[in-house]
Formats: sequence, C-alpha cells, structure tokens
Amino acid sequence: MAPHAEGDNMSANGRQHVASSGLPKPSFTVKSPNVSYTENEIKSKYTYRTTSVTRSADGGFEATPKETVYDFKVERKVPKVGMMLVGWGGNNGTTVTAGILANRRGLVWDTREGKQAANYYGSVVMGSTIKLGTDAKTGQEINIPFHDVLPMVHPNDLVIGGWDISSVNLADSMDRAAVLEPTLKSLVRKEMADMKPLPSIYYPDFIAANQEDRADNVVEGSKACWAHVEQIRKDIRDFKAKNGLDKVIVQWTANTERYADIVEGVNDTADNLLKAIKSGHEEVAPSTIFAVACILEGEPFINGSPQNTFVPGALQLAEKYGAFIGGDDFKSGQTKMKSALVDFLINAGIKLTSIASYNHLGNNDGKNLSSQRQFRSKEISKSNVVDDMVAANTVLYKENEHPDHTVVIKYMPAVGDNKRALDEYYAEIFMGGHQTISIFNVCEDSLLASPLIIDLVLIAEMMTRITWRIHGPEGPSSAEYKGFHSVLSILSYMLKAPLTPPGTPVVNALGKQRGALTNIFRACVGLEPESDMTLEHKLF
Ligand SMILES: NC(=O)c1ccc[n+]([C@@H]2O[C@H](COP(=O)([O-])OP(=O)(O)OC[C@H]3O[C@@H](n4cnc5c(N)ncnc54)[C@H](O)[C@@H]3O)[C@@H](O)[C@H]2O)c1
Ligand SMILES: O=P([O-])([O-])O[C@@H]1[C@@H](O)[C@H](O)[C@@H](O)[C@H](O)[C@@H]1O
Repeated sequence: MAPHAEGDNMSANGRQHVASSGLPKPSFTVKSPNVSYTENEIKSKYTYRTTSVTRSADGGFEATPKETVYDFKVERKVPKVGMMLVGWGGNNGTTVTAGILANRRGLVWDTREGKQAANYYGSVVMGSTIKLGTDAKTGQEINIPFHDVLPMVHPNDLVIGGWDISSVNLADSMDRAAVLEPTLKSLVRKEMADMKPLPSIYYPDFIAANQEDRADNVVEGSKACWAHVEQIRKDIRDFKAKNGLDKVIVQWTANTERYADIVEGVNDTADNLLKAIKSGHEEVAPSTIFAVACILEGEPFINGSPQNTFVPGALQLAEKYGAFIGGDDFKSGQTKMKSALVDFLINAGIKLTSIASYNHLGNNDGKNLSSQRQFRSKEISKSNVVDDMVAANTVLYKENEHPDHTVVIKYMPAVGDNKRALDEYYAEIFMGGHQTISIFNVCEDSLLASPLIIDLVLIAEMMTRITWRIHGPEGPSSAEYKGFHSVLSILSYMLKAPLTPPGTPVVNALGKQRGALTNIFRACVGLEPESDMTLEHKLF
C-alpha cells in the first residue's frame, strides 16, 4: 500500500493523528506475507543476509552467503515517557527543555532576521527521512519521515525532569547558559521557572575544581555510598508516579568526569562494583552511581559525556539485569564532521596522513574541560573516532599505521556556547601530490547537542518495545521473544565513542552508523535494507 499522501496523517504541529484505538496511525503499512499487524503489535519475519568469509588454502578468501531468519515484534502502543537529565541545569539541559516546550506550543518568536518558528532541526528522528521504496507507477523514490518508520514517541510528549548540583531553576539556568534568543526565552520563562533540578550527588574529585561554586544542591556524602543509589532510584520512581509515566529514559548531560581507574576487586565485576559502592570506594564516579541506579530500576541510561561511566562491573550489571545502557559522548559537531569526512576520504582511496582538530569555546563545559583530567576524557573520545575507517583500508595503511591525529580544546569565555572548531585534514593523493582541507566551523554547541539528546531518548525508548527470536527451521519457533543486547550500539550515530557489547567491533563511520539504525528499524517491519543499487533503473 502506498503511503498516505503528504500531510493527511499529520496535524498542524506535525503530530501524527492517533487512530481511534489510541495507536499512532501509520504513514505506511507493509503488504507482505512476512508482516502482520494486530492492534498492539507488528510482527515480521526477516531474513538477514550476510557473507561469511574464511581463508582459503591459497591464502585468499572464501565468501559464503549466509542467511539467518529472525522474528521481530514491535509493541505499537506509544507509552507515556519521561526524560530525566543529569545536569538538567546545564547548557544542554536548559536548551533541550526550552526547545521541546517551544515545539510543543508551536511557538514563533522575533529575531533580527525575522520570525523564527520552533523546529527539531538536527534530530535524525524528527528532521530526516528514509527511503521507503519507489513509486510503483513512476519509479520515483518515495521517502518518509524517519519518525514514521516505527510507532515512536513524539518529543513534544516527553515529560522532562532531572538533577543538578546547581539549585538554579531552569529559567535562570537558561539565562546562565546564554544560548537562546531573549524573545524565545520570554515565551518559555514562566514554565521553566517552575522547573527545579533535584539535588544530585557530587564527588568533587571527578569534575574540575572550578565547578565547586555551582554545587549548592547536593545530596549528603562526597563519595560513593548505597544511599546514593537508593536516592536516585527513589527519585526516578517518584517522578514516574507523579507524572503517571510508563517509563523513564535517563541521560547524563552533566559535566565530563575524569576517567575512573579500573581496579580489580572494585569495579571489574558487577558484584565487586556493588560491594565497592556499599563500602564507599572513592574510585566510583557519580555517573556510575546513576548508571547502577538506572540498571537496578530497569530504566535505560545513556551517557552523553566521554568518561568511562560503564566500567566493566557496570556493563556486567546491565547484562545481568537485561537493562539498556548507551554511550559515550554526544557526537555533535566537530567529530560528526570528522567521521563523515574521514569516511569519504579513505573510501575514495585518498591517504589521510594528518588530522589536526582544534576548538575553543567559552561555556561551562569548556570551563570544566580546561582541567587536564577532564580534558583527557574528551581527548580520548574525540581521537578514537577514525580507528575503524583506517583499519578497514589495508590498501592505504599498513598494520598499525594511522594518520597523525591531535585534539586541542581551549576555554575562551568570550565566545560562550558558540564553539569555534578549526580542522586541518592533510592527505597524500595521486603520484606524490597532497591535498589540504581546512575547515572553520562555528557552531552553537548546545543547539547541536540538544536534538541528539532527543534522538537518544526516542530511539532508546523504541528499543524497549522491540523484541526478537530466531525463526525456527520449521516456521515460527516457540522460543520466547527477547530484547536486544543491553548495550545499545544502535545509538552510535549520536555518539563519539560508541559503546558496543563486549567483544564486538566499534563502528564510527557515520554512513554505516546511520545505515545500521535505519535498516534495523526497516527490518522490524519486514523491509529489506535500504539499497542504492536501483537495478530497476539499470536493467531494462
Ligand atoms: N555540543 C555539546 O554541548 C556537547 C557535545 C558532546 C558532549 N557534551 C557533553 O555534555 C555535557 C554537558 O554539556 P553542557 O554544555 O550542557 O555543560 P554544562 O556545564 O553547561 O552543564 C553540565 C551541568 O551538569 C551539572 N553537574 C555537574 N556534575 C553533576 C552531577 N554529579 N549531578 C548532576 N549535575 C551535575 C552542572 O552543574 C551543569 O549544570 C558535558 O559533559 C559535555 O562534555 C556536550
Ligand atoms: O562533538 P564535538 O563537536 O566533536 O565535540 C565538542 C568539543 O569540540 C567541545 O570542545 C566540547 O566542549 C563539547 O562537549 C563537544 O564534545
């Protein structure tokens, strides 16, 4: 069935009409014997085709096509969802909150360039499309909003809350952030003034000392303790109860912490980590306390900062409880550009030999990163993003050969949130030539990160409603459906240092990350991966 004509299932503010069943009205349905729709579920039988490669006797490779048949099940009922941000009073937290309020109310405000309407630009889910297929009559591509692929939560419906070590309400925090236009701020100020961050846990050694003057809204105790885990779990339960929520997605958008040392007997296993927290071990970070609390509460937890929140013990705990985690470090601007450009250069056979990434910014994030140990966390996440692309091209690079790569971040208060990113890409080209690409990229960091926070919530929540099982050889098996692995590597498109299930490869190439995301969602409704072969336009 061709998708409905543009707009006939979207109301004025871009919301999907809800059918009488209370379910979102799909913009398309798949007509296939492998896909079935009930009021509450979409079920699909999906054949996953890969190529298994073995080394042949002569040192070459043997490629064998392989098929695995899965059953996918998607719950269609869109739940009432809360987004709880750790660091809610920060630049990202206030900006994403104001942005959702403005979209929910369809606000338009005056700027120097004229009227500006609320939008979700920069969100993959709300601002991009995917190819559904080709028009049966004309052969033209039919593209639909990404948000329509599966029955996803609309960000306008998110109930927002969170924690901050700063007691400042969200309206005054929005002023402190100095990101949004005064005309917009005036329209959301009243509502945001009533939003007050919950007190949070504060272990001074994990963030820069220059953050101490913000910490007037802290729970007692300056190092790990079980009471902190219980307090956060209670905060989540109270927030759900107060707002009548079905689930909550928690995201860390608080300051970047220093790396935690991985200590045998402390944070190397789930049991040791729980013991270490109970014994008040000083190597357990606040972000890990939040992760443990969310895992035990069964609510997804996503780390938007670069520190190693998910120490081995936290990973093991998530797997033990089947809780979803994701991270690390929002991929907002300079690194997102890098992961696309490096993918293009190396796949074009151009030998990248040097990447210099400098940026300066003047917001509180930059202030925290002016401290070496916190900068080191960010340097790691910003530096590893090219590794998979380089390693995949053994024509250009010998084993363990890679481009020079340096990352510099300076704190310059004058520029505020308007980060200046200067990059130079230097490469060898044909016959001894060289190519130098210089990029000067001025971007408002929080306006780039906020849509990613929304995408991470919407996709993580969607993953809680997708289950799978192997399709038995004789047809649908009687096996129980189960969730995806606890580590949501599907979120990698939004993250600089993608967390993957232990022992699985890290993919940073931006195109591959988006392809994985869109094609997994397509598979859940029985659609083949997006193919750009367009044989229908070549074989006739
Ligand atoms: N483009 C971006 O803005 C971007 C991109 C990638 C990653 N990040 C990361 O996102 C995080 C937030 O960025 P930001 O610009 O909003 O920074 P910010 O400094 O404006 O906000 C961080 C907030 O966290 C609070 N905080 C610190 N420790 C806390 C704790 N233990 N519990 C609760 N709150 C705590 C601070 O008081 C502050 O309000 C940073 O770690 C940053 O590195 C930002
Ligand atoms: O995502 P991206 O633009 O590559 O990286 C950004 C850095 O350039 C910036 O210095 C830092 O403050 C932000 O938190 C973010 O990490």
